[in-house]
Amino acid sequence: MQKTFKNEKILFAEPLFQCDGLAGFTRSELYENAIHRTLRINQLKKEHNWTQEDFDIAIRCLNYEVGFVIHLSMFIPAIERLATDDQKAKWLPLAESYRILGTYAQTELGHGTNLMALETTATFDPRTDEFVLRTPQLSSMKWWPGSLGKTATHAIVLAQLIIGNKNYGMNPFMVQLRSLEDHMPLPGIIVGDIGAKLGANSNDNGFLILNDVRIPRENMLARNSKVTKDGRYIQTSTNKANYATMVLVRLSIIRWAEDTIKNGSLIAIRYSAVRRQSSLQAGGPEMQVLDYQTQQYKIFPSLAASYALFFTYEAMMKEYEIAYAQIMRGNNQLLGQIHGQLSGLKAFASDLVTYELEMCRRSCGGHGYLKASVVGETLLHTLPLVTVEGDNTVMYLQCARYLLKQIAKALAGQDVDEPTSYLKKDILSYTCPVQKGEHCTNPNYLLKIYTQRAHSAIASVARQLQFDLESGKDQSSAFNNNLVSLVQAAKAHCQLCLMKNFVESVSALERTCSENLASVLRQLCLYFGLHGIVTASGEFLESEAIGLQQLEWIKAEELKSLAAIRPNAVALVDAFDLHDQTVMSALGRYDGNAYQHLFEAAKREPMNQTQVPPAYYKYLRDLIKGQPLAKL
Ligand SMILES: CCCCCCCC/C=C\CCCCCCC/C=C/C(=O)SCCNC(=O)CCNC(=O)[C@H](O)C(C)(C)COP(=O)(O)OP(=O)(O)OC[C@H]1O[C@@H](n2cnc3c(N)ncnc32)[C@H](O)[C@@H]1OP(=O)(O)O
Ligand SMILES: Cc1cc2nc3c(=O)[nH]c(=O)nc-3n(C[C@H](O)[C@H](O)[C@H](O)COP(=O)(O)OP(=O)(O)OC[C@H]3O[C@@H](n4cnc5c(N)ncnc54)[C@H](O)[C@@H]3O)c2cc1C
Repeated sequence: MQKTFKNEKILFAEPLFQCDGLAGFTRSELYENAIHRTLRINQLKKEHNWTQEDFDIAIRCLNYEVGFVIHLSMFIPAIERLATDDQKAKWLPLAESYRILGTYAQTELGHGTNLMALETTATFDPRTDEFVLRTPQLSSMKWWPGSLGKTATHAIVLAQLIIGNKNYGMNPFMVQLRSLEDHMPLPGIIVGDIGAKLGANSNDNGFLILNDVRIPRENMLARNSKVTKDGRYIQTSTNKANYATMVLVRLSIIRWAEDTIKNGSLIAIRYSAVRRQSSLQAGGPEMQVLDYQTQQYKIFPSLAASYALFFTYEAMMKEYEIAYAQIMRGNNQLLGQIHGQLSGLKAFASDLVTYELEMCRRSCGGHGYLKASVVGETLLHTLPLVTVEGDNTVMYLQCARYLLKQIAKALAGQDVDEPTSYLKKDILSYTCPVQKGEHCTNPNYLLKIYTQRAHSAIASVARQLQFDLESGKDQSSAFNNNLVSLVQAAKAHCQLCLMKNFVESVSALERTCSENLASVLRQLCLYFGLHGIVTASGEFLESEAIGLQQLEWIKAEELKSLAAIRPNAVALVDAFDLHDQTVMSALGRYDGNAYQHLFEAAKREPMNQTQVPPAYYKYLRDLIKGQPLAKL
């Protein structure tokens, strides 16, 4: 799955990267540890001539529990995408050498989704050839940007550009926040950390108030638009291009989701293989809980999702690279496609893994509630993915907006993008491919069912919107009246994408891998398809892609698939080739000694470093001895 990290031994030989000790760290300790880790990985990269890919894999091996995540995953990419060549020549070397530390400051206390309503302003002052940056009111302050709280010396601030009395919309501005001499905030800058979060507390997400902060005109990142010395606004590309960084991060989030669900399914499956509990025959030996059909039903979806997301990330990375290369040459033809695809898939991937991670946690029984199992921590660390880079509902709606455009083109007989080529088909020409039970064992037949369901969902909401408009509703009311169906259509398209990528990737692999491996992957792909239909059976029935007879066959085949996957389940998670220090879980160690590792973790618990707790002397001793308690 993930390229085996040949440098794993080097990385995990150092205590800094051994994860057992993180439990009990304070926020400041987590924060410092994260910075220390990234800088040490940088040193290892130089010492061992690692590539950038090695660096990225090292970060992933540490589950992104490192510092400078926004600097590396947003600040630098934003300079690469939004700056002119001269600006890149100035800022990139400083950023890449950590001489400046950056953040991407877009979200405000009052607005995160609605970028058009961002309140921060950058007003051009022709007298001094500067922009004056201001967060005019409480709700305007930047709020959430990673590394903003205590680390960033610079921010790419997204602000409404004002020239004279005209607003030219959101544009990017490079703003220095702190002195490079003593790290103190510069005049007009009020900055700090927004406080503890549910997880990811090594990251100093911060707030930023800008009180008439002046920056030179050349600090507006001007690849897509610029302001001349005499105050003229010149747009050289669509202002959507200023959204480019978010598209890249949405792609990265699909891989982040893949990484976390691999951890979760590995822990759940390895633990379920060693955990014995109860027996089916009275007096018989206790069973591996992995042999219970219900346990398989709970955790095999996360196993299948791990592979499905791996194949989808690989496919979308190729799609993104093609689109990005064109966009950077000024050809925005694929911008709408890549935005629509990645908006929806980021939402679908993060929804899928947060749901399946909780199922993995539940499948570990009581021990799933211990931090030492790590599944719960992984879930807390993953939860933000349904919000960052665009709240999932909003992202599905962006995807749906793209799909509506595509189906309109299809119905008008115009060309459509490759990912939506199925919309060219006559919706009435579909016939159910599953005419007998064994057809349910063919992923290609299932793919046709997914295709019809997605096409039907998109066509149905498009018709309803048209009906609402023709019956006199205005555009926004008609839209709001159909948001739930629009989200449903986007999800249907995304689930089709995952299934299509899974089927196509396995058939490509079949040409080169052993038949044994091919049959295991085919089985997992089949299960992924069957399970997806069963969990959304209402939508599949509604689309008439299947009837009740087909659903009955599919449900039966899904349960058969569980038994077929069982013999290979542990091997399929071992194939992730994840180091114990990456998984970090006492329940998911390669050696299977879950109880020993749980007990070792308990012994490391700070409270166990003394036998008698301080509370004994304060409260318990007198209580136990029947002495009257002093006034508390
Ligand atoms: C140390 C480790 C690092 C090492 C690297 C390791 C690899 C990194 C791994 C993982 C990194 C992941 C890091 C995760 C951390 C993330 C931290 C969080 C960051 C953030 O959250 S940044 C802020 C994100 N905010 C948003 O996403 C805002 C969401 N809102 C919007 O995008 C927009 O408001 C909107 C799309 C909802 C609405 O846009 P708008 O107001 O313009 O109105 P519309 O009419 O809908 O759209 C107009 C037009 O624009 C097109 N459009 C919109 N968005 C885009 C886009 N992004 N790209 C292209 N085009 C876009 C839209 O389709 C419309 O076009 P048409 O008019 O239809 O043609
Ligand atoms: C851990 C973390 C790290 C972050 N890091 C950064 C960062 O580095 N830089 C940065 O700029 N931002 C960052 N953010 C902010 C993040 O981008 C926003 O939180 C996100 O875009 C969602 O916007 P919001 O918080 O305003 O939610 P809202 O948009 O207010 O969402 C609230 C509810 O309203 C609904 N809603 C909103 N608009 C619509 C609509 N048009 N149609 C239907 N429903 C709607 C949403 O679905 C949601 O249910 C971070 C956030 C988190 C949690």
